[in-house]
Amino acid sequence: MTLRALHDAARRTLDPVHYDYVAGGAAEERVLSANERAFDRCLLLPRVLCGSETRDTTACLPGAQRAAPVIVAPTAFHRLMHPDGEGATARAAAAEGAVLVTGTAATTAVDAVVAAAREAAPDPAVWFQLYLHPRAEVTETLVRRAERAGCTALVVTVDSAVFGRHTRDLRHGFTELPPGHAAENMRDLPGAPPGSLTDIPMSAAPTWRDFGEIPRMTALPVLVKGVLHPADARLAVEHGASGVIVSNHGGRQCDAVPAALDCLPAVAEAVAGRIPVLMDGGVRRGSDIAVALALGATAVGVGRPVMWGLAADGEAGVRAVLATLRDEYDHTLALCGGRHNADLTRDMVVRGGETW
Ligand SMILES: Cc1cc2nc3c(=O)[nH]c(=O)nc-3n(C[C@H](O)[C@H](O)[C@H](O)COP(=O)(O)O)c2cc1C
Ligand SMILES: CC(C)CC(=O)C(=O)O
Repeated sequence: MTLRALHDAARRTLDPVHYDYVAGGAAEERVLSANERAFDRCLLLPRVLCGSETRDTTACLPGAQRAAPVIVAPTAFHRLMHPDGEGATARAAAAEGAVLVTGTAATTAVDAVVAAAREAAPDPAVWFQLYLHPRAEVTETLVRRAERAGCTALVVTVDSAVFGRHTRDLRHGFTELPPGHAAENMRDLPGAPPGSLTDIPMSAAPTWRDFGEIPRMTALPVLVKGVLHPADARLAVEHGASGVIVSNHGGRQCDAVPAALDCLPAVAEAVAGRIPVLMDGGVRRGSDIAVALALGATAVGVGRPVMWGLAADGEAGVRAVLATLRDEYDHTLALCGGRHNADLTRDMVVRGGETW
């Protein structure tokens, strides 16, 4: 099934309130649509007579040496999509060799997520996403939990000092998870009730100093997610980040920022190869992956497409999404005369209408 067919199937299957929770963005959803439009505007200028019969599309990422170039971005509450929840996503990602970023707002505890991934592959890469908690000792408890579970990296999301205003959720009055669902990693921690949608506790005034504590407290690599400004990318390197994820949270936080793709080149330039740069937001086809890699990303994340695959067909649906994207990307790389991801370079991306 194509990604579009999986999306349509998910829309038919899901409670419309849950569909809108995933599909929606903040405010007027300007950024939500800008993320996809930014890819639509980008075209590839292939090189010819330089390809190879076989290609290596693996990416070297923190805690995942030979990973698929597409990773599963952290998204909350997978059990809203399918009763198998994060377990199904984890098995699918591991089977496809893709990093899964599970997170604080998962409806399955992190140790069970890693155990599920290990059912599908001997050495899966599961990263754990967290927010800086108002109480540093709670942040540390989550870090230790992820370490014990066997996660291979941490992702600290820094674009959420306040919770985004999701127009569709506000319209539906969707504030509580259905009975039986909870943010399992928060269950025995102080703070919000784990069944509340918007009350995953996050520090309202986190600083780079607070971020810098995390790489100091753990041997795991720590990536920072939600960077758009190149100056912040430099600060991330200075404060011990092992990777930067260029992201506007899928258009769910500030509705006046640029498309994530449009922020990527300046961030990649600022980081200058010192640590990997990833991006997410609006990736919907293999050629989008090629564009992002050409503009400086080591890998891309996908959020909503994975949720649609999960809703449409559980583990098999997520596998279909990841396999389709990887196969389309490999095909595009071949058509662009590339053998490795690094063969895609910035001069090979042009904006529609600007080449003649
Ligand atoms: C339903 C949903 C839940 C999300 N939950 C989280 C989260 O808990 N933590 C986080 O850092 N990002 C979260 N995100 C943002 C994603 O990690 C990612 O940045 C975004 O979905 C990428 O855009 P895409 O959906 O266009 O691929 C969420 C996104 C969606 C759609
Ligand atoms: C529970 C939230 C923290 C999940 C989130 O980041 C989102 O819905 O965008």
